[in-house]
Amino acid sequence: MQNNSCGTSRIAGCQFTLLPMSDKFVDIIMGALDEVDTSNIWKKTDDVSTCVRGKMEHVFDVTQALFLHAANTGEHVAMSGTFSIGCPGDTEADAYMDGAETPLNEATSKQISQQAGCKFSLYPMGREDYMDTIYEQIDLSKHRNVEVSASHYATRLDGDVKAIFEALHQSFDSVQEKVSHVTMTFTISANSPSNKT
Ligand SMILES: Cc1ncc(C[n+]2csc(CCO)c2C)c(N)n1
Repeated sequence: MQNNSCGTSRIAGCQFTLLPMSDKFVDIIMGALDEVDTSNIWKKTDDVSTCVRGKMEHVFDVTQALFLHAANTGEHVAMSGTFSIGCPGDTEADAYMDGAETPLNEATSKQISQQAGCKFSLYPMGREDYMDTIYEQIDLSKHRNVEVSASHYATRLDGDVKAIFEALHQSFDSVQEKVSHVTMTFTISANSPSNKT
């Protein structure tokens, strides 16, 4: 079996798209990508999405900060993406696996208070007992300062953006401790003019 470990931590990543429902979408996307400190992760942006790769805590810190910056414009903004860890072959960004654990955007993100709704789905790969792992995480997310509700093919989390990302991070982290290859999809939306139903 291939060894996907780099030192003590494994490379994680997230491929995501920011979707500002605004004619200022270019400024909102590029402004967020400019303002957020991405110096401790590998990053590539194209016409469809942005991919960040590196230590798990930095991947979550940067993804959360980008959404917060975009939503802080007051516009209706959504973000959709996939987190992944243990993907066979994902060993390229070794340079980004060294260095400090402290997330670089924590202080700035702390200053932004923003409510949002999110739907997420966990995919523990290659495991017959995958449903047990998923149900365990749904139960745990009920203790994480977010409102949790069932949704088809996903679990819905409502609350402060930082509490939502913390719940996503904790779910993903505890599954990857037991399962080598894990992916997690999510869509988060803030400032929507629609009512939650
Ligand atoms: C996070 C993120 N990265 C890339 C895109 C793709 N994209 C769509 S419009 C635009 C700005 C002008 O080119 C870019 C980069 C996205 N939506 N969100």
